[in-house]
Amino acid sequence: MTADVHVKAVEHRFNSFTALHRVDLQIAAGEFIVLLGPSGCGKTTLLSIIGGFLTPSEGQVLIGGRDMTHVAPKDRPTTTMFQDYALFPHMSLRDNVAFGLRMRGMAKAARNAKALEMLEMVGLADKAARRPHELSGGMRQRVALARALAVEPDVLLLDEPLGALDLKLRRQMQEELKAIQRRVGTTFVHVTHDQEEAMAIADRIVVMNHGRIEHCGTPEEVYLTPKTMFSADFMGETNRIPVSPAGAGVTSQLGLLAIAPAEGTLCLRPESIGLTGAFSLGRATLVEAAFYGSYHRCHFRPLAAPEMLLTAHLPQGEHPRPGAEVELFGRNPVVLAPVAKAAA
Ligand SMILES: Nc1ncnc2c1ncn2[C@@H]1O[C@H](COP(=O)(O)OP(=O)(O)OP(=O)(O)O)[C@@H](O)[C@H]1O
Repeated sequence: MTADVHVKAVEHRFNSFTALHRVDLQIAAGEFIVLLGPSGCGKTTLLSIIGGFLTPSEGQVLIGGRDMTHVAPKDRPTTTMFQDYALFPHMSLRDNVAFGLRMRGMAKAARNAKALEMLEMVGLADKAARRPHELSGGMRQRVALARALAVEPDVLLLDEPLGALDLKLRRQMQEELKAIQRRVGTTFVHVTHDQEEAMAIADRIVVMNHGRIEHCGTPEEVYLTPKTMFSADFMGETNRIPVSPAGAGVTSQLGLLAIAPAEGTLCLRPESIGLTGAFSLGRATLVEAAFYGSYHRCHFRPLAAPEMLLTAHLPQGEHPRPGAEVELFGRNPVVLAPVAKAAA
């Protein structure tokens, strides 16, 4: 079961504070969408409006083409999975998963069979008789997912579902979550403030800031061609090189006029700077290098712009000695206009 979601010009105010400013978002049926942004940017507010826990001050929410703006959560084809899982401690895993089906009046044999099928999907069928407290955090998360999917929602809304897990388990669960979403084909709308998580699981990422969508695109688009400085910075580290129209200052010093002919900021990720690449950044001195396992994090001072430090991630074994002078190269450049405008 799956459906598309259309958020149309949704504005939401809490008293005099505007948490969402005319947000427009179209989510395709079966898509895995991640709402990403810092604390307070409006992710949970948007998710709550899609789930029906909040009614927007203005605008509409369509699910499967039907206007759901004023429809109660229980009457929407959506299920919400919260971070704390909200499992019933006194019930077995099977009864936890079957709970929503019982509420919908499904006969016992049928709902138990469905619960077992769902537990099978998340790899916990052999633990169906256990209670939640006998499980690890990751297992409880899987039970909550099984319970949410048992009622076959068209759209599953997930609010920081992996937030309570340690990093290693979190990475593992991200892969599982994505695999399960592919298998069931349900539309997933997932909230997180972790950009790595967003890139690992999303078909498209919606980057939010102060109640607005800054950029909506595939992980590659949002990471490699951010539309705003906020997106560029939020998705990872960026070297910012100021660009001036007359070619004065740093731009011409580094010989970047062909790359960045307009005024603004040239953004280069640390892994887009190296000893080879698409264009030269001129000669530079390695100031320091630190070992990060799979790469060396190096700070270079360009000879032509000594006030600047460029950060590069060089593969193991490729970094020069501190103090050495090398020619640096760049690739995947992004030039952002001086005043970055919010874009949908
Ligand atoms: N019930 C409320 N009354 C007043 N202001 C609220 C209410 N709920 C949320 N807000 C405000 O609206 C803004 C958006 O909140 P929201 O919870 O959607 O952010 P978020 O991006 O999900 O943040 P977090 O990652 O911290 O959960 C915040 O500034 C928050 O303080």
